[in-house]
Amino acid sequence: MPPLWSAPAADGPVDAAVALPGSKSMTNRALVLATLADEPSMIRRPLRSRDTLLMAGALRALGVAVDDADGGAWRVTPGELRGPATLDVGLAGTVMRFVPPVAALAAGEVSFDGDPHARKRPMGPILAALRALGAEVEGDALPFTVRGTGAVAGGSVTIDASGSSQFVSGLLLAGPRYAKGIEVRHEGPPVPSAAHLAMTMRMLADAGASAESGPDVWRVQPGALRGGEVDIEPDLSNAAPFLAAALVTGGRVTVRGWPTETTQPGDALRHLLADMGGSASWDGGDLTVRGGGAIHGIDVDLGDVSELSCVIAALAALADGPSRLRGIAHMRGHETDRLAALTTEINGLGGDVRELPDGLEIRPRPLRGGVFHTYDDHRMVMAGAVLGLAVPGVEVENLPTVGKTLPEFGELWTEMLR
Ligand SMILES: O=C(O)C1=C[C@@H](OP(=O)(O)O)[C@@H](O)[C@H](O)C1
Ligand SMILES: C=C(OP(=O)(O)O)C(=O)O
Repeated sequence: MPPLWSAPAADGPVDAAVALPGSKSMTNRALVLATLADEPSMIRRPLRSRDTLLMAGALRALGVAVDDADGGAWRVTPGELRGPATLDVGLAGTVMRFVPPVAALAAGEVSFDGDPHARKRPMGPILAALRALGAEVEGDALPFTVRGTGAVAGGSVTIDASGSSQFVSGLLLAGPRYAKGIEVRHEGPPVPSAAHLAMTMRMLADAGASAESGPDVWRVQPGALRGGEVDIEPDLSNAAPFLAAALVTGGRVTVRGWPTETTQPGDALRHLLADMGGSASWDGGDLTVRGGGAIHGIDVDLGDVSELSCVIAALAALADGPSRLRGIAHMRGHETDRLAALTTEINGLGGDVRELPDGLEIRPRPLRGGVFHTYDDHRMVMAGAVLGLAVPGVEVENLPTVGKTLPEFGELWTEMLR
């Protein structure tokens, strides 16, 4: 295990500008769509992190060329999809949920496995859906095997996607290549992550697919996908800890290249951080958040933007009043059980966090230093770093695990505080 990382305490208001690498969710969707396209693609400014390298590796193993191009771009040249292949999904939800529907289109056997905790992440609904759509799949969780015949009938399928929106996104992304296309209907408690579902629909449409949705139903017609140029936006969920630093220190942080219009959940930071006492201004290119001196508690449903919850929970623990973070029961199936992890680790520093059936209740208390365990979860590292700004002596476990989506986090954080 790497040594503990002493999260730096801020010695005054931060005043910094940060340029963040590309979005994990956009990069991995772009790689999948490029794999299924009729012509080569150039993916500009992709994220290169553990999750996206695992995605590129899995697609290469199925017969696709993903090559480095000028300026850090990825050139994707689709090829005949084929097994046999043995794929490592790591702990990446996007790889474990987006690749099996592609593997079902390959001729040959494709086996999937990942990190120990990946075996605990929910997979049942998407694997059952693939079976219902005509694919042969053995197993209901990692490790599992998809035995492709080179084609999938497709059609209509009903699933409970309350455990992860990625069940829906994974099926939709491969849908254009299924003989009958795909219709996914959801039945059950609400599907989380509306923002990521919108991203799936938008990127499918941008690639030339005919895709439409209604309440709890999504449809993609069969048809060709085009390749070409795809620009990846900066990862706005990874902006969360940096912008949060403005609130914690009463300072000012700018994130470069904030998109005009985006489907990324991180865009919600503008109003979330304003509701917590900051102010956000966008100059048409960069987003700046200023801290107002105090952090306010918040009562909010984060179900549509749950990637932000770990950092929002850290801020809430430093606020001037209590918070309730709701609508995030599905985070128990993320990289770790995040509701349990946040409760244990913030309380371990002297905090008062209580798990609710669908979220967290956080009552701020004076915190003290100590070890902040991170459970192989990049967003727990980010939460620990935010707490450490205000609480001297926070020792964050396993900093490199942040490389799941932001390998340069440590350097960017140090740079921000310089
Ligand atoms: O489709 C995506 O790119 C993602 C969807 C969300 O998954 P859940 O709906 O499982 O939360 C999100 O939390 C994850 O980080 C990325
Ligand atoms: C839940 C997350 O990741 P994954 O794509 O592995 O589900 C996340 O990044 O917060």
